[in-house]
Amino acid sequence: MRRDLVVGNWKMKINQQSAQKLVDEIIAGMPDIDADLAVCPPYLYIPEVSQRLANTSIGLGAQNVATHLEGAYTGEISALMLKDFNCKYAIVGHSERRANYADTDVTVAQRFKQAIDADIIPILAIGELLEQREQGITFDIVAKQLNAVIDFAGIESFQHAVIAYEPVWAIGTGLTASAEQAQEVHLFIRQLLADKNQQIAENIQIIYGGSVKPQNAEALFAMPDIDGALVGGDSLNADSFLKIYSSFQK
Ligand SMILES: O=C(CO)COP(=O)(O)O
Repeated sequence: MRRDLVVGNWKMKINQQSAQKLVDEIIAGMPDIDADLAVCPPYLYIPEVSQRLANTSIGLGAQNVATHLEGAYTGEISALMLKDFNCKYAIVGHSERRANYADTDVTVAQRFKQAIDADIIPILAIGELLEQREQGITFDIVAKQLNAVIDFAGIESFQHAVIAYEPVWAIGTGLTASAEQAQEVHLFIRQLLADKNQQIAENIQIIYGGSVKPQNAEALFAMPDIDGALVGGDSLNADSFLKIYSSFQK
């Protein structure tokens, strides 16, 4: 049976002091629930958050990872560097990186593979733009983004991966996909994987992201193919974040 997972993506919305406070509040308020919890601070705060999370069950993740292992890549952070600080996860392919930093299906696949090779679980973010949903091509977009990674890294690598379905129009907008809208895409993703490997499809955690809040988490998590959430805004408040985490009913 799949474990549920809630991940906080702090984006570039925090400073050193608020990061310390937030992680301490999350640790102190963490309820005893049989599900996974993780936070993804900005790179600079990873060493400190890593120390604070030692001896807790809360996982640590990065918001991105370099396309290459080492070399002349000014400003980049490799998967092995993340491993040095006990990162369990790395988000790859977030729509903000696709839109603002020229991430493509190719570079996202490279990042995914770098994480896998370093024994870090990539959280592969995929999702359609509003106009693509309106054109009725949501499934095509999601399939294209996912297949690019499968073709590059191999279906077996998804044994140690998480997929985050994040419809771009729902990110930071207050618009959430309805639980039914999200479920429909999650099921599509699982079926696409099942066509290649049934067992991987059954075991992989597929989480939803886009304006997840304590008010909508329960309905989302009640869906059979939604295994948790990738939370932006509401992950910056320990109380809201832990309320979302406490919403698993399955
Ligand atoms: O992008 C997201 C998580 O990666 C979602 O952000 P919001 O929860 O702020 O919509």
